[in-house]
Order: sequence, then structure tokens, then C-alpha cells
Amino acid sequence: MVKVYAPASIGNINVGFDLLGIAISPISGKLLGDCVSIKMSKKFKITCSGCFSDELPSDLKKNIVWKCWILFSKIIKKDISVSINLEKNMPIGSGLGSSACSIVASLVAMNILFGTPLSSKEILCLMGQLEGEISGSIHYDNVAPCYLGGLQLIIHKKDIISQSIPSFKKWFWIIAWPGTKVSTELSRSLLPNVYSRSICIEHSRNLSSFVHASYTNQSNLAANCMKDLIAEPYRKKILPKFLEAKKLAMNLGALSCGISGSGPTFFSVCQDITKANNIAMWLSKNYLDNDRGFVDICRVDTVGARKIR
Ligand SMILES: Nc1ncnc2c1ncn2[C@@H]1O[C@H](COP(=O)(O)OP(=O)(O)OP(=O)(O)O)[C@@H](O)[C@H]1O
Ligand SMILES: N[C@@H](CCO)C(=O)O
Repeated sequence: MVKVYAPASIGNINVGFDLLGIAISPISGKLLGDCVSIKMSKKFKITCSGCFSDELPSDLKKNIVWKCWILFSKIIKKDISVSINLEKNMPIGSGLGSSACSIVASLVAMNILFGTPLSSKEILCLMGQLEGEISGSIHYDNVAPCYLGGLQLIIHKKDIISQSIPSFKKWFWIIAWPGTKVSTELSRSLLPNVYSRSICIEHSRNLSSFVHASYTNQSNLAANCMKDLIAEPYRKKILPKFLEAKKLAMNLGALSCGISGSGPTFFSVCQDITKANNIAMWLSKNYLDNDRGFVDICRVDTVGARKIR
């Protein structure tokens, strides 16, 4: 039996819409991500467990794990019976890369069980393809960090999909999922098709300066560049508590705040654990809409998807 864990991720991190994503893990040791177990079996079977399994489609054929298996078995040209369990620990439509966690954990587990027939580039291409089927367009900013770990810059040119760039290991990433859903497809439909020249220039300035600051270890410059001109102006209207949370977290010492992926999760970055605790406490009291919501203080997860059994 093979069991694989795939961590949560924050897509965009404000400055890199569809181009940057970071894998994260709570400092508490909690596993914030999906696990997939797979073994050979006489009868083909997919089961689901975990605290968010009740949100998965009731038709198993609509579960992304099923789609992963169909695609994978077609590619390896083997019709073998397996038994798969998805431990769905990630809320769906949270902005933390929930579908990416299921896709990555499934494909990595299948690939290990069958002796690694697919290279890491081939498997990453499949991950992007499956993510695209769900959200309407291919974007790698969740699957790449979830699979490879760390901060990933999505290059998607010729034979390079993604490459790691240095991340600030001292940064705490405080995330707050309010307990509600936003569909990635809907959230993308709010964005304009065309941006003005001045926005393009400012966005390019911020993104290139952020990458430069990451390579030259200038954390304040990097944080100053983490501005979202592409999505936040259009998505904040569906997140009623977002602006207040941003103002309060900045007052409590955050270096930057934003929408995680397509929302509704709020994230904020800071360098000091006391400030991180204060921000987390405020978010727990004020950003959550129901008792399913949660707040976690995280660090970058530099490993990405991993075999845990
Ligand atoms: N194993 C699975 N995990 C997550 N979503 C799944 C899975 N199987 C099927 N789905 C369906 O795929 C869709 C995922 O939608 P969406 O892209 O908005 O969510 P997400 O990837 O979980 O979001 P986010 O990246 O914001 O966390 C939902 O309709 C959900 O029911
Ligand atoms: N980058 C994409 C997906 C993030 O999860 C978006 O913001 O729509």
C-alpha cells in the first residue's frame, strides 16, 4: 500500500496572478492537505473519508480521483484493479488548492505504486490538464507548489512548466478560511479580459521586483511588491469581510495581505510570531462565518507531495 500526502497552497500570492504559488504547512504539525492511499485489489474501489468528504460529488465518477485513475491507467496501458481511498482534509472551493491536493496526491500515489512510469514533467502536465478541466482554464499555481513544494514560478514555455524560486523561510503565512465556498470558475469570471497599459506596467514592475527581491534576500522589498492589481479589485466585492481584515492585519504588523487563490481564504504574511498570533486571534474572532472555518499559522512547505506510508 502507498499513502501520499499533498499540502495546501496559496496561488497568486498577490503579485503573481496564475504565475506564483507557494506550498504551506501549519506550524502546529496539523496535516493541511489531502491524503490518498492506493493498493492492488481484486475489485476496483474508490472510497472517501476525512472531514470534508461530505462535500465531494455523490457520483464517484465526478470525483477527481476517478478522473486521475482513468487517465493514468490509459497512459500506462494497464487495466489493473486497485483500491483507492481519498482522505479529503481540504475544504472544496476554499482558495487553498483543494482540487490540486486531490489530483497531486492521487497521481503521485498511482505513479509510486506502479514503479514510477511517468517522469515528473509528464506527471505535472497531467496535473495541469486535470486542474484545467475543473476550473475552465489550465493554471499551475496550485498543482506545481503542491507537487514540488516551495515557491513556484510558473514558466509554462516549451518543456519547462515551473521552477522553484527562493522563499523567505522566516515568513509566517496566516490563513483564514471563513467556512464558505467560492468556485474558481465563478471567481475567474469576475475578472476583465483587458487591463490598461498603466496596470500592465505596474504589475510587471511589482512581479519582476518581487522575483529580484526573492533572489537577493530582500524581504521588505519583496513584501512591498506583493500588490494584487489583477484580481483583488474585482474579487473583493464577493468577500464582504476582506477589506476590514486587510486593514486590521496591516495595523497588527502584517507585511502583506491578500486573497488566497480565487478566495474566500484570506492570507497575511509576517515575520514575528507574536504578531502572527495576534493576527490569527483577530481573524478567528472576526473572519470566520461558521464553525467549519479555521485559521492556521503556516510556514512554506519546501517538500511538497510526499509518501507517508
Ligand atoms: N477530490 C476532489 N477535490 C476537490 N474538488 C473536487 C474533487 N472531486 C470533484 N471535485 C469537484 O471539483 C470542483 C472544484 O471546484 P473549484 O476549482 O472551485 O475548487 P477547488 O479546486 O477545491 O478550489 P480552490 O483551488 O479554490 O481550493 C467542485 O465542483 C468539486 O465538487
Ligand atoms: N490563479 C487562479 C487559481 C488560484 O487557485 C485564480 O486566482 O483564479
